[in-house]
Amino acid sequence: MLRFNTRQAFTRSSQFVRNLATEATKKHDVVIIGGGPGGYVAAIKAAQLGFDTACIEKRGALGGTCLNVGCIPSKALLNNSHLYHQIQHDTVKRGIEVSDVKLNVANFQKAKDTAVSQLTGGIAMLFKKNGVTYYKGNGSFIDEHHVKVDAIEGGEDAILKADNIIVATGSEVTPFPGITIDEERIVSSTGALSLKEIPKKLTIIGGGIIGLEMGSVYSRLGSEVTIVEFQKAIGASMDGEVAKATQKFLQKQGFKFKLGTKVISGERQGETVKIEVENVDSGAKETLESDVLLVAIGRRPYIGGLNAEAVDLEVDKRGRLVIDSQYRSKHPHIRVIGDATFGPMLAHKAEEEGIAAVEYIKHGHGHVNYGNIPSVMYSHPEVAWVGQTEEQLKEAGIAYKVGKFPFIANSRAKTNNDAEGFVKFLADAETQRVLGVHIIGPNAGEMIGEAGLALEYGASTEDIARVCHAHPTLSEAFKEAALGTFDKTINF
Ligand SMILES: Cc1cc2nc3c(=O)[nH]c(=O)nc-3n(C[C@H](O)[C@H](O)[C@H](O)COP(=O)(O)OP(=O)(O)OC[C@H]3O[C@@H](n4cnc5c(N)ncnc54)[C@H](O)[C@@H]3O)c2cc1C
Ligand SMILES: NC(=O)c1ccc[n+]([C@@H]2O[C@H](COP(=O)([O-])OP(=O)(O)OC[C@H]3O[C@@H](n4cnc5c(N)ncnc54)[C@H](O)[C@@H]3O)[C@@H](O)[C@H]2O)c1
Repeated sequence: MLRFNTRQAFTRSSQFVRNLATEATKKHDVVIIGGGPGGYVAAIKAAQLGFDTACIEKRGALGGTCLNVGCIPSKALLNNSHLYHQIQHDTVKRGIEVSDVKLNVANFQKAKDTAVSQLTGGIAMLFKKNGVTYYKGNGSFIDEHHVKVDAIEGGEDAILKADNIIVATGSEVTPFPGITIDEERIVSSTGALSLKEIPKKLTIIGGGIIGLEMGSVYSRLGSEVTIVEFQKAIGASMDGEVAKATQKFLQKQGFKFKLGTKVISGERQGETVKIEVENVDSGAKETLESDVLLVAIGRRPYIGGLNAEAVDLEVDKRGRLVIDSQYRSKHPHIRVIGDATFGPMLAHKAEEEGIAAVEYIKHGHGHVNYGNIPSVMYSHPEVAWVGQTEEQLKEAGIAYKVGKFPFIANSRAKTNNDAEGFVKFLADAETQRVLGVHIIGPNAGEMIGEAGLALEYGASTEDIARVCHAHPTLSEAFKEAALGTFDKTINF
């Protein structure tokens, strides 16, 4: 826990008086620190609910990690690398012959940058439309009701007085002890999004979502990708069967996996990186050589520059700001949302919390169903899941039934010549209530929305199987998998 001592208190309060003498204090009902998916959505909602709202962002662009160096640029690279790979390897059998296919890395990156700037610019417009005041600078606590803005280019220093404060400062890359990231040869996800050349060999520490998505991008562009993962399975929180199937299709695409392997060191030597690894069971050591090493072992909450000590905000062992079920810190008017606090580090989770936190302020109640937060890995095929895994159900001692349907038996997937994967339902053995849905398949990320609705409304698998799904669509596989939990499937 961070503590605030009396000497610091005196220094800060005298500095505050000096600041007040030079800068007019601006009053707002709600001040939000951080303009990522959590912060910007909270700001728009607060303004829509009639609050005088301000949002402070120090990056120089709105949208946070997600829009600037996360979800959006990675998905632009994933989409366009898939297209490139498809043109090279998948069009001939469809009767489309394309010759002289070339990758222009600079323009490939430019397409990604255009997507990012259009979307971040869009948020600035939404702020204007909804009347949110945007402060460009670092926001730090002076005391429980005052926040200082230290301007960046294009902004102005300010002191803000707020009735309510929402901290949405996000997360940062978890460093690997002893490995120095230079964002050139040894990169974090941020550097991996902007490589100027396609590495011949790319080694990735961490077989989680970032490792597998960025590995997919570069594997399609010609890199030899090796994943070094400490655990014996990839995919972090995926259902075990799905993780294994994911590993298989990635292997087919050329990925190499070193599971149950720990990294001992990683060092740049000129234009190569030497990585020493050790098998966790056998202790056998090996040195890998790579053009680029990506460190992707997770992210940790970020509160640098916030001066959280000034208001004595509690931080847990994993660096997360401690809150109650209404997102309140120990000071009820200071709330925390998104990556900076508990829960999965996902943009849509941060957004939901942004809305709920503001609704708590306005109405005294809000709602996020933490049992119904979807995850999507944007590989090809995509992997998407929501609700509980088989491992979680077994651990909880809940009796369940499995219904599965492969895309190879789905007419649309076959027609599209894109039929890898399956839909898997887990349903309560007695009531057929949907407990979890796990999909590997084309557009799984879109299809998982239907599973979310089913979970939210407490649907049974029979409810789903009795809904008429259009033909020919991939969603028929979803319906059939639901049917498979309590009856025979029709098409397989
Ligand atoms: C490569 C990558 C790909 C990802 N892909 C996905 C995906 O496909 N789907 C998904 O759901 N999630 C994805 N994520 C995770 C997602 O980006 C985060 O979960 C999400 O951005 C969290 O939102 P947030 O608002 O809590 O924080 P952030 O987006 O991190 O935003 C916090 C903002 O606060 C600002 N800030 C911090 N401190 C201060 C301060 N003191 N003053 C002013 N401003 C401050 C920061 O500059 C930052 O812009 C990805 C992440 C990465 C790294
Ligand atoms: N599509 C998406 O929704 C998406 C995409 C990218 C990132 N994200 C989010 O960003 C966050 C960070 O992603 P990430 O992939 O870095 O984290 P992650 O938690 O998904 O995966 C990290 C992986 O690294 C492994 N690992 C940890 N320490 C290791 C070590 N010393 N040696 C070898 N392996 C080690 C872990 O076992 C785990 O498999 C996640 O919370 C994720 O949800 C989401």
